[in-house]
Amino acid sequence: MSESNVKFTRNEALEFHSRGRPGKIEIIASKPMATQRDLSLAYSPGVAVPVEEIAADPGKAYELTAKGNLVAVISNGTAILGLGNLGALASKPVMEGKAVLFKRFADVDSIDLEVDTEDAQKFIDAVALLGPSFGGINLEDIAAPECFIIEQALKERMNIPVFHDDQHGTAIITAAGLINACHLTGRDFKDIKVVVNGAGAAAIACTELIKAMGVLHQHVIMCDRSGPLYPGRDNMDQFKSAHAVPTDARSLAEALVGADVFLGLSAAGALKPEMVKDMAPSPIIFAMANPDPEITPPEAKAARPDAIVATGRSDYPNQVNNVLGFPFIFRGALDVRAVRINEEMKIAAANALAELAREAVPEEVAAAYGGLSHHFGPDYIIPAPFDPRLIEIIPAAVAQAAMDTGVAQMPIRDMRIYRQQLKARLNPTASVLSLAYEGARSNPKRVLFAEGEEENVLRAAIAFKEGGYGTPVLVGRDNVHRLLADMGVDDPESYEVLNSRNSPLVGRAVDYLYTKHQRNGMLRRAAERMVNQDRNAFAAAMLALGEADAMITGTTRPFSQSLSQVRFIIDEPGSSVPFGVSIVAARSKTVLIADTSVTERPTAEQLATMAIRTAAFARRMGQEPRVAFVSYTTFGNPPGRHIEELRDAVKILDTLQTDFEYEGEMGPDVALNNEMQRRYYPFSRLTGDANILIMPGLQSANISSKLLKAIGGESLIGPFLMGMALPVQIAPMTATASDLVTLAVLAGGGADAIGQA
Ligand SMILES: NC(=O)C1=CN([C@@H]2O[C@H](COP(=O)(O)OP(=O)(O)OC[C@H]3O[C@@H](n4cnc5c(N)ncnc54)[C@H](OP(=O)(O)O)[C@@H]3O)[C@@H](O)[C@H]2O)C=CC1
Ligand SMILES: CC(=O)C(=O)O
Ligand SMILES: [Mg+2]
Repeated sequence: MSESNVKFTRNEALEFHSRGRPGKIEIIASKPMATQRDLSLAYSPGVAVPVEEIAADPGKAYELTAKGNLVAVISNGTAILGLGNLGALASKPVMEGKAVLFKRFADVDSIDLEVDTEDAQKFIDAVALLGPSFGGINLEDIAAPECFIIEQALKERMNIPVFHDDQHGTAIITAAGLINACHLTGRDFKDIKVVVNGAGAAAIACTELIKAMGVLHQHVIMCDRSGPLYPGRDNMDQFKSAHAVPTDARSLAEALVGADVFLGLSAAGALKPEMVKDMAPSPIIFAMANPDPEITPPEAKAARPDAIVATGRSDYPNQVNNVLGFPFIFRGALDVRAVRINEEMKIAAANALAELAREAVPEEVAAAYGGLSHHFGPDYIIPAPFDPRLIEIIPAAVAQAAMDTGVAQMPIRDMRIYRQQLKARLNPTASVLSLAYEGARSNPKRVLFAEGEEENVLRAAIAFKEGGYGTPVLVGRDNVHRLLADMGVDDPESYEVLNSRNSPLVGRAVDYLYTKHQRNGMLRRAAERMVNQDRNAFAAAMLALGEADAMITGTTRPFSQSLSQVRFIIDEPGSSVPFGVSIVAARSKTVLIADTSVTERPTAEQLATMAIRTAAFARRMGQEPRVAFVSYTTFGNPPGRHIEELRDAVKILDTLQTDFEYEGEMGPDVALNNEMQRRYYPFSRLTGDANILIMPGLQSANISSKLLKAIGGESLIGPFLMGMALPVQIAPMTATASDLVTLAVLAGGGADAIGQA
């Protein structure tokens, strides 16, 4: 891997893929399978009914099976990224990766299929016969020229969209980036001189699309390993010859003299700085080979500071990568049941992407990517993959183009409603975490890991540092560097360790603590002992003294104990009482629950404050907050105790100018079901299902969130603390290293990104 701001070792990549269930994909049932009746319906005899229906009317497969939302990612491994022909089996990690990106970005269900043949005809037959299973076919990493033959044959034989991602996905994103790079440099497609390096699947498709969009055939010189393609050259197949143009250039270097644009779809390191120097003013350089580009942005910029540079990677500005395309293009195509993905749909996607980059970036995305530019300009010519607007904009543009060109079998009636439905498909939890992680990377902070001798904590600190999320400061004894070395860290000394026995900062920590508590009966000796012996105290004092930006602890003692130790050090008179928020991400909805960790029985004022802060957080996550104060009673029925605080909290909010909906008290069944509210409680002010549940007490909040995780299998994030006097997160004692990294991210730079600080 080349030098960039996301670092990981080979071992980490292997560990990521092997931990838990090997690989990146699993299949879960979308229907209950609990009772005999469920089985009778799902399988024999009930399953016979849909079988007969589909036999009589094949279109019913879209209503009665997963077909309509299922895309196969299919490869034979002949061009795995830029790694070459490594075979079908070796391509599986990439194909699993594409399948999960389909799900993550566009809620398309996807399965990888690796077909073990380089014989185009066998491959075609194998895939064509699988047509009934899927709503679409995404061909991936199949080398040219076979990929052209395979795609064409499958398009003819299958009645579902067949899309070779490396060709058309790449072409769409490249075209979008090029539109914007030309816009910025005052160029017109019809005038630009382009050199394309690579003459394979991606290169030929990109060239064809930009020519269809106005770039002149004679202005494009395409090169393969043997240099420029020109009429009469040896060693050209029909696909290459179609792009041969008369030229005197006999090398990539010669072709690039005076060129406006370099499109690299070839191999790592193919473009040399001296070649870039000969390009036209403000050259446009898209070095898109993966995983390592034809030239790195620092090298390109060093040679030509006036260049606009893009790569296929996420760790440099301007990621021109088909991940921005295939999930959203298939989403749109599947939603209108398009019979194919045509040129108009591709051009609509390219234009929509280009336009999106020119619009103001939403606050949450800008904050998350704070270190990278997010104003339309040379370092931001294309949206970032985590931009939550993509799911709304790109599929809608694709679906509209499909309808306009008559390939949509099931047109969308109301585009406005469709766009809302698209937005709701994104898992807000995944979004908020990606934003927090991106935010930490672009705004890395110094985070104290108070329990720096624990293996789990060290693993988390290593991942935190290697991930570029900030600088871990480990609180521990002299053995910390040795422990790091034992864990295989090459440069343990590069980790900062604070030892409360010999750190020069101890004196300041003692002064701080003694000054703070001397009038509350604390002796200097007691302050010294506390700083020396209690890591939470020492770390929290370091935080209070500004030696770090944030702190994480919690794995070695009970939550309440860690919390009171930290608060003893950092709270000031009048500091608010913090509270814990847990995010429960279910398949159909995501709900925030508070207070899951601090106050056993919050007052009405505390409940109202929790509602306000959690609502602001939800909004930052992209959700319109709807708060329900939850109880075992709904509007007084049945009558009982402990509802006064909830009612008073509602009254407090009534007196404030809040900008979110709230209501209570009500049971969770009513809170999460607006239909029921409208039917039985028409006076309720919530206009949709609640997504924030403020609970009457710690016990109900904590128990219900854990129950959901343990029995319901929902994913539970947190609890994380809001409202601490300084940025501190306290992990549960059961936290894994990866939980700790998330909490460290949420304590540090990630907190700003998601408005949780
Ligand atoms: N950023 C993105 O979204 C995407 C990037 N890519 C990248 O594009 C590259 C090509 O992929 P793909 O088209 O699928 O693969 P193919 O196997 O179909 O094509 C590879 C092409 O690259 C050419 N090539 C390889 N090395 C060099 C070199 N040093 N100089 C000039 N040409 C060279 C080959 O030349 P020859 O014909 O002479 O063998 C061939 O024409 C890969 O690095 C891949 O990662 C691909 C898809 C998407
Ligand atoms: C991104 C991609 O599909 C490739 O490099 O092959
Ligand atoms: Mg690919």
